[in-house]
Amino acid sequence: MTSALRVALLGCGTVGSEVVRVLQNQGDDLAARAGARLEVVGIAVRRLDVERPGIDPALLTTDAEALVRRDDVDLVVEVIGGIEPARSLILAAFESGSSVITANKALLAEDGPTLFAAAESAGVDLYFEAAVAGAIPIIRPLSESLIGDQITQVMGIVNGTTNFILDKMHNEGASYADVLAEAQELGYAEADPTADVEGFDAAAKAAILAGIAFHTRVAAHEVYREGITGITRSDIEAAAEMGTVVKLLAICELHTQTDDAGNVTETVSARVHPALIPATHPLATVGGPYNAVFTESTGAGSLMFYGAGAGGAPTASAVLGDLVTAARNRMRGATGPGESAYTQRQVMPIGEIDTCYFISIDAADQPGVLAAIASCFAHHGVSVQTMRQQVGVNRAETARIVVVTHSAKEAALSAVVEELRSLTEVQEVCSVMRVEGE
Ligand SMILES: NC(=O)C1=CN([C@@H]2O[C@H](COP(=O)(O)OP(=O)(O)OC[C@H]3O[C@@H](n4cnc5c(N)ncnc54)[C@H](O)[C@@H]3O)[C@@H](O)[C@H]2O)C=CC1
Ligand SMILES: N[C@@H](CC=O)C(=O)O
Ligand code: NA
Repeated sequence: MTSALRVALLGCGTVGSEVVRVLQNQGDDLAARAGARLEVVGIAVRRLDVERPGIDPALLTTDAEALVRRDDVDLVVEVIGGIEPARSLILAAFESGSSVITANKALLAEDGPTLFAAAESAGVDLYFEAAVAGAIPIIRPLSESLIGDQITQVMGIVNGTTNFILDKMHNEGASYADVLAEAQELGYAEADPTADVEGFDAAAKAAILAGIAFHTRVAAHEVYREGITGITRSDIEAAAEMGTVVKLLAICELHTQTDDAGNVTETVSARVHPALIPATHPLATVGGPYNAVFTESTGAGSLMFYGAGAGGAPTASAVLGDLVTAARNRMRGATGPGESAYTQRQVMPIGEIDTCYFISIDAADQPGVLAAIASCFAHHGVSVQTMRQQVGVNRAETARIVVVTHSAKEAALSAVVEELRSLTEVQEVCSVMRVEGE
C-alpha cells in the first residue's frame, strides 16, 4: 500500500485553489514522484460562505491554528500572504514537526532568519520557490545548482503586475489605472496592489535573492526601493524616442573593494527602481506578467531564467514542486539544505552606487538655458552623455530637455537635481530615472 503524507493548506485564494486542484487531479502522478500520496486533510479559509467549486466543504475550517497543530499533519502550505497570522502559523507548524512550503516573500524578507532558525531547530524543511518570480525556478538554482560558484550579480524583472502595466502603457498607450485593475482581475497583483506598484513586492524578492546569492542576510528595509507610480506617459514616450523601454528592475550586486594595504572588503547592494533599458536588451522583450532573472557568476558566467512571474497556475507549479521535494525528504527522513547566511556582508547605501541617469526637465525656451542646465551637472562632477530638447510635449514657451548622464553616484545626482530646481529657468524637474543595461 502506498504511504500517505498529510497536507494542510492555509489560504484558498488565487494560488491555494490552484494547488488543491492539481493535488486532486494529478494525485497519482504526484504520489509516484513523492513516494507517498499527498492527502489534503484541511484547508484554512477566512470565510466558509464562499463558493469553491471542486473543493470538498468538509475540508474547510476557519481555525487555521488548530489545523497546523493537528498531530496527523506532515506538510503545511502557507498561501495566505502577509506577516500575521502567517508567521505565527508557520512557527506553530514547525513546532508540530511539519515542513512548510510558502509563497510569502513579504514575510521571508521581513523575518526570514526567525523562520529558518525555527525550521532548523525543528528538523524540518522550509521551501519557498514560489516566493520569487512565480513559476521560474530561481531559488533552487541559486541555493543548490550554483552553490559551488561565486555569484556577483542577480538582476531582473521580478514583479509581474508592474511589468504587465508598463508593457501595456508602452505598447498600447493604456492608462495606468485600467491596466492595474486588469492585473488584479487576472490574479497577478497582491491583495493590496500598493505592494506591487510601489515596489515593496519586488524589494522583498530582491532581499531574498541577495541573501541567498551572497550568503548573507538582507532585510526588506535595506533594499533601496522606488515604484512605478511616478512614471508618466511622457516618460514612456521619451524612453521610446531614445530607443529604450522603462522596466521595474531588481538589482542585487556583490561589491569587492581593496584598500591600499590590500585588505579586501565585500559588501552587497540591493535596489528596486524603474530604469530605462535599451529596446534591444533581452529584458526589454519580457512582456505581460512575465519575469526574467539574470545571474552573473565567476564560473558559469551569465545565466538567464525566464517565465511566468505571477498568476495562480504558474505559482502553484512552484508550490507543488516544493511540496513534492519536501515530501521526498520526509519519506527519506531527511531535510533539504537550510539557510546559507555564513557571511555578514554590509549593505551598501544607495548613495554609493554608480549608475547612468535620465533626467527630464521643463525649462523656459530661451537662449542660455541649455548652458545653465549643463553647468549644474558640471558643478557636481556629473558628466553628461546626451542632452536634447524634446519637441511637441509641452506648453508654448517651455522646452522639455532630456539629459542622459554618464555613470554617477546617486548622491551627486541628487545634488544636481537640487540645483536644477533652484534655477529660475527651470520650471520643473519632471522625472529622474536610472539607465541600465547599456
Ligand atoms: N498571485 C500570484 O501571482 C502570486 C502570489 N504569491 C504569494 O502567494 C500568497 C497568496 O497569494 P494569492 O493566492 O494571490 O492571494 P489571495 O488573496 O488570492 O489568497 C489568499 C487567501 O488567503 C485567505 N486568508 C487570509 N487570511 C487568512 C486566514 N487568517 N486564514 C485563512 N485564510 C486566510 C484570503 O481570504 C484569501 O482567500 C501571497 O503570499 C502572495 O504574495 C506568490 C507568487 C505569485
Ligand atoms: N504580485 C506579484 C505576484 C507574484 O509574486 C507579482 O505581480 O509579481
Ligand atoms: Na520561483
